[in-house]
Amino acid sequence: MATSSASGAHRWDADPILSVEHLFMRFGGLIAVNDLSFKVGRGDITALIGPNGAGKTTVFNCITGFYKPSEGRLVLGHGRAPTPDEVAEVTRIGERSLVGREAGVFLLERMPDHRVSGEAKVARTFQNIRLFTGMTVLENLMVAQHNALMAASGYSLKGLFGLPGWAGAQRAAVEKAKYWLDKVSLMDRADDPAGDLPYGAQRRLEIARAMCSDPILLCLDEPAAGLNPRESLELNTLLRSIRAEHGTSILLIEHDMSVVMEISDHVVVLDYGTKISDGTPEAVKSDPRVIAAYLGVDEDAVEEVEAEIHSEEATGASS
Ligand SMILES: Nc1ncnc2c1ncn2[C@@H]1O[C@H](COP(=O)(O)OP(=O)(O)OP(=O)(O)O)[C@@H](O)[C@H]1O
Repeated sequence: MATSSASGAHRWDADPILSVEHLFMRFGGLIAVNDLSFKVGRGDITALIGPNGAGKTTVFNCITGFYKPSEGRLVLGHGRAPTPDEVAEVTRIGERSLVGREAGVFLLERMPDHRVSGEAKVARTFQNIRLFTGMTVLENLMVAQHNALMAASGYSLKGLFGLPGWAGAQRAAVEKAKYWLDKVSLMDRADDPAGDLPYGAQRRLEIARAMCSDPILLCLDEPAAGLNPRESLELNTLLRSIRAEHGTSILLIEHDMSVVMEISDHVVVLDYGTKISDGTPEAVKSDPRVIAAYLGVDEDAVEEVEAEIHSEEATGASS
């Protein structure tokens, strides 16, 4: 999928669904995220990568409301990217969000996790799978739609009496669950306990569960962890189809470079809580800072490689 607009700008700059602005997260004396800014393009697959302990999961926890950032702003835009004036207005009036007919602005750093998922429509999966293992596969997908069903019940006893609005909502929830079971090839396991599924299937079920809440931004924490090469390829296909068929923007943390390089439009690289690279997969792959961070090379070596690249570029340009 093309990631540049006609003007040549990257989509993540031209139409960000999420802007991370000067994010800091401190745990006592430890700075896990250090003045981090980046954008997630609407409709893009964006990868957040970096060595172990770089701060990736902490960033996810801030975006999804599990942590309240020490400092910084997390602006999510429904419909289109919010203008600076709109963001300033929500900030000024001290609200979490401002939703109009065409667009909505959400300041995620002000929102607890249930509002980030329910109102801002950001869903996530976890590094360590968190399914309800004793419930069936189908039940896991029904629980994910609890909010919609509660709303249809009018938060009353309508459900118990089988009144039409609630019955219709329940039918729709079952249909949606079946749709996602089919998408992740788990229809034949619908009535099995989720804990009985093989590991790769549990990962797919987690993604299906997240999609049942109709997110506009899907955050996946190491979706390919523990998958074999065939399952990794299937994951790539699934994520591409989620983006193509549902327009869902995807932000993923991933160590599996075959997944990152194959499906990402945009890659952001963290090291020690700081952004060291940000660009297309091709640009990031050849960035000496990224190579150094992954290989554990020191700053001097990075500068040497950078100097070498620049001199090669200069020679190429003059010849
Ligand atoms: N709740 C917490 N309390 C204290 N320190 C924390 C907490 N959460 C994370 N950290 C620390 O913050 C740093 C970043 O951790 P984080 O889990 O975000 O890294 P990561 O890039 O996701 O690593 P990995 O790839 O290994 O999952 C680490 O030094 C970690 O020990």
